[in-house]
Amino acid sequence: MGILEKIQDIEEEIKRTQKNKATEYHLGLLKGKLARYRAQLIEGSKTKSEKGEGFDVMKSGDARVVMIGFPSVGKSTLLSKLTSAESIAAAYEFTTLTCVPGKFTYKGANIQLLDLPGIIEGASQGKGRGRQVIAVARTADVVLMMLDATKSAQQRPLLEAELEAVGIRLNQSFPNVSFKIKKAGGISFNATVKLTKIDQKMVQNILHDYKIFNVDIVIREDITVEQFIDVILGNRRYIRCIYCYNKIDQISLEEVDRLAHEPDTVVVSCEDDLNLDYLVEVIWRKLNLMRVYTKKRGEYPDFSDGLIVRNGATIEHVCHAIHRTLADNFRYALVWGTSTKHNPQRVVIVMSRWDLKISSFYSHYYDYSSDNTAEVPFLSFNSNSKLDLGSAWESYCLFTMSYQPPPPQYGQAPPANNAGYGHSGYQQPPPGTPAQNPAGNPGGYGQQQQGYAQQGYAQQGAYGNAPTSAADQQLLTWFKAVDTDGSGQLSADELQRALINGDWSPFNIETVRLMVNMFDTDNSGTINYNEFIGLWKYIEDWKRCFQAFDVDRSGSINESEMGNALRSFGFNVSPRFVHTLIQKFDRFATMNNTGKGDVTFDNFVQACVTVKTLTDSFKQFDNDHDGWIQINYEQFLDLVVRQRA
Ligand SMILES: Nc1nc2c(ncn2[C@@H]2O[C@H](COP(=O)(O)OP(=O)(O)OP(=O)(O)O)[C@@H](O)[C@H]2O)c(=O)[nH]1
Ligand SMILES: [Mg+2]
Repeated sequence: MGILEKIQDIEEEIKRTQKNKATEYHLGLLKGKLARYRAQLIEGSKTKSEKGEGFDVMKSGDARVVMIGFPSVGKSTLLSKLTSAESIAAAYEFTTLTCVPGKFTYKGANIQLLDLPGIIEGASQGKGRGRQVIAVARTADVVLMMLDATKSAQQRPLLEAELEAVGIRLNQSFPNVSFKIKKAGGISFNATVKLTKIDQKMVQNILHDYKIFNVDIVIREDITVEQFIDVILGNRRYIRCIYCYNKIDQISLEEVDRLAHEPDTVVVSCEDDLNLDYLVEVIWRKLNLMRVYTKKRGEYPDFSDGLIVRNGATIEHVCHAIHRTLADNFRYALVWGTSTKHNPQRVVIVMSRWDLKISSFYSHYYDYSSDNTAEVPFLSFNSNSKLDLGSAWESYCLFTMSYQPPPPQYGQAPPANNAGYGHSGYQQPPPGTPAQNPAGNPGGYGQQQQGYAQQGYAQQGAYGNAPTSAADQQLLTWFKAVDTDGSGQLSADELQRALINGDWSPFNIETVRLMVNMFDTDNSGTINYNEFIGLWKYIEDWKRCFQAFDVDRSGSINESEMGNALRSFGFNVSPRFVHTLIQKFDRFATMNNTGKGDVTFDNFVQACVTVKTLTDSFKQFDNDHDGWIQINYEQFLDLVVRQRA
């Protein structure tokens, strides 16, 4: 007896057998046998070279979508509409006899669309060219099930059954069951949930039939017999499916409305070009792809050129998407904005030390020979970590305070000494606030900073105007990227997610709030675009300032650099105070005593702003400028409490 007959026999027996408590074990066994024969049938087709000409189409692009449907539903018509490929469409059945590939691009992803011959009932058992068609369907990332809206509703369950029969599971996920075959020890069975559809005895029966005697099983989901058999066979394909009803130009509006409300369903008319844009969008969503942007240290990512990877891809996949040798030499990646609690998950990876490889791949060259900072940073991922990205496919990184060679004007060390407090010293504060610096009041902290300090942060002209220059345009793009909820206002949290220190740690939230408070001129608690222009300039100024004082280019400010900075701002403070200040603002020192005695960019800003505002308060009492004041208890409290952001 051939396999086909065996299958038929079992199917008939299942149909004949009444479903009740007494027969359920027998039915379970029959289903197990059926699955095994069907598996043999599919595997057999490979050896018997039944593939047929024209079915071996190279996988190309970022993802593959396969159209499956009965004859004359409009598959070839759709292929011609969405891609530049030509597949003959005609009013008779079985127009298409081979596999015709087409390609379209959407959101930067190249998507391959395959047109196949129509399949008929019994395709899974080899009728028509069914088996070859279905073999191609197994390679799909998404199955586009084409249905004729004018035909009976039976088409869909029939097609589903054909695909089911060859181990394709549509819109399902792998059952939550762990199944480990071992050499000895018998069957160990555990279930973490109440099982209502199978029990231990049934599982054992089926396992014996499959001649599996030693296995560890943990079931974490209330599965059916069929799902359990899927686990044993392990060769099921779990593919997402879109049900696409074509020819809606031929049916009533009510009918269109009803179909359109079914899950995973899109209604279209290829002939009248109805709803095809939406179909493409749904395909993109179902493919669950995402774009990842790479960036070089100290540079902004290029948002026009992303890598397309699957959601859930690992860093290794990303490496492969860049260059096949990259993964071998790979050390770590820096990933922006994953695992943050709020946030649509947004990602940028930075290959840090291995940029060299990426750069040469992109035929740029950057000399990293002097860069020794390849320690494992804050956000590091080993090659197995999942990029758990939720549903987002765009990403950003607004600002990194990473090390770039300082601009030439900062090449020389800051002034060794300066007039101390009480003399001319404190008229030269660090970058000022908008209130203090409305119209170019010179607020610089030494000769080096003249340029920007004189401009202030008010930028009256730019406020409210549409961005004109390329730089303004870029700023607006960033603003929108950071404004994750699209409110037109940045909250401190949103801003924090876009700001990264030189050691790749996120900005501390206090510094971010401090800046938001400074620039929130309308007291809304958030930053609108006009306020953002000022804030951005302020950050850039601090960045330049930071780089000027980071003489050893370590990406952080150590004690002696901090002393130099404060002195050149005109704060004549002792090394002892600088030591205390560094201790207070070195986040590692306070966290778990692992501080190296230096501060990152955000903490540097916070430390300097704190010293400056305290000095300003002190000045109000120090009328004779001798560096001494006399204040009472409450004045002291008042002075300190006012510092809080
Ligand atoms: N009314 C209407 N007819 C359509 C539509 N789309 C396709 N057709 C017609 O349906 C017929 C079959 O179209 P094909 O694209 O050849 O169908 P197919 O699914 O590729 O058919 P096979 O290759 O035989 O499997 C053609 O006569 C098309 O003009 C539509 O949206 N509305
Ligand atoms: Mg066709």
